[in-house]
Amino acid sequence: MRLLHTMLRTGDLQRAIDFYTQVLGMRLLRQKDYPEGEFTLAFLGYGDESEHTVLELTYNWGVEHYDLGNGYGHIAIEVEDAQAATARIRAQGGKILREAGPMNAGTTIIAFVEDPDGYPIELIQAGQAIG
Ligand SMILES: C[C@@H](O)C(=O)SC[C@H](NC(=O)CC[C@H](N)C(=O)O)C(=O)NCC(=O)O
Ligand code: NI
Repeated sequence: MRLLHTMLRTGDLQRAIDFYTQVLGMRLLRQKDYPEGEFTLAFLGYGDESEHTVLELTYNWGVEHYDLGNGYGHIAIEVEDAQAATARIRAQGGKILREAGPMNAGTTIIAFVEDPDGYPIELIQAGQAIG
């Protein structure tokens, strides 16, 4: 078995696709409309689904907002330099939730940004022992 994808519901599919491709550097792998269900799925990631765990965006036609609740935590993305990544994302108009620095009660350098639907995304600096 392997982890295939994480699914997030979005209120604006193109806005979300633009964020994950233009700001976070993912590639749009495939997209499909399901007229009978009145929804569209888009899969994005850093490599083909045959070898990479990817993000599935679900757009329910006409649904613009979701209550994210208090159970969602984050999706984590590896970056070379968390400080540089947050500076670039901010320059592109992205919202930084938490500046780069050691994690709570630990040493791993992390940062948090917010996607257009309000989902927190964690940036973890590469080359560190997680701790
Ligand atoms: C392709 C595979 O990765 C899927 O996740 S399709 C699962 C399917 N999704 C939907 O129906 C999306 C629209 C739906 N209104 C939603 O917001 O989830 C599905 O079966 N979803 C769960 C379900 O029980 O319907
Ligand atoms: Ni799915």
